[in-house]
Amino acid sequence: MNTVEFHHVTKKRKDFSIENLNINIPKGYITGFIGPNGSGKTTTIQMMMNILQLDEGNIKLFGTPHKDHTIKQRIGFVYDDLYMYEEFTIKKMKSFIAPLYNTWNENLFQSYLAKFELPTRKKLKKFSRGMKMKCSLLFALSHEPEFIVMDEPTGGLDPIFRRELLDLLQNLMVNEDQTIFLSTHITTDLDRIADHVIFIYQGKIILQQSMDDIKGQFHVIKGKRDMIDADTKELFIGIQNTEVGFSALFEGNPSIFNTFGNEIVIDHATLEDIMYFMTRKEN
Ligand SMILES: Nc1ncnc2c1ncn2[C@@H]1O[C@H](COP(=O)(O)OP(=O)(O)OP(=O)(O)O)[C@@H](O)[C@H]1O
Repeated sequence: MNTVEFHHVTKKRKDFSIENLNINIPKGYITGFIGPNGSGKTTTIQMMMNILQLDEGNIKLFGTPHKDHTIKQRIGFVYDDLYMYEEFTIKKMKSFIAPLYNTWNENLFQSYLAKFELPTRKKLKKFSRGMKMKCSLLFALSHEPEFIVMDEPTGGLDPIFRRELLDLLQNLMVNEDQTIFLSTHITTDLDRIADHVIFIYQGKIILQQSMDDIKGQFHVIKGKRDMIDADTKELFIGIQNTEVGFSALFEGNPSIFNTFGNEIVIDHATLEDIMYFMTRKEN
């Protein structure tokens, strides 16, 4: 079952387009959304959240068209920046936001407030970037949404809170069967917590798989340069040559390299390796 489905979504901008985008965000899992700068992550999230119009196609959330107002109650959206209500304090913001949600949980709000160590009487415009992110999280989580969407949530956070946030997200999954979708450049965060990964590049999805499949299927192969000829080159996705050797991404069963013995090294590919090699130009 999917919490979100994109069907043949198209969005054309002046110098950028997303064409025929089909993605599924499975219910009850953490899905990471990765891609280099300008690949279309924020555009995709804004279309999902009905902030940006689609040109073609359709999006369903909880099986309902994404423009249906009633679904907002069920979503917690964490922006990479808080650009509204900058003159407000947390106290004042709560007086506006809490009544909008039937599921507002005041005890949960108070416990996150204490955990995030945020001041309630300071204007938001005086918050640091990390504090704004925590504030955005505080409001998104306190109405116990079924679906949490985060655009670059860990960007402005110090490493200690980032780790705490990842633990918190993982605990939400254990206890409450929520669905989480987060875009990030910090792929090591996803190596730790994601169940599924969607990789967008130049407006196209180039990978949409479970982490288990990714770990089983992608390897980085390192060896001597003389191993690379026209035939072996075909085996790899992106090759990086160095003075003495090469490293390259391989998709499939790496046992085909067994004949090379200890002349090559085979490692599981990280998400960073996959991003790097899949978007790499020839050298
Ligand atoms: N308001 C806009 N009008 C026109 N083009 C835009 C607008 N916002 C973004 N774009 C373009 O759309 C493309 C995708 O941008 P988007 O912000 O979706 O990428 P992203 O993957 O989120 O990037 P980043 O990782 O840098 O945040 C870029 O080429 C960008 O210049």
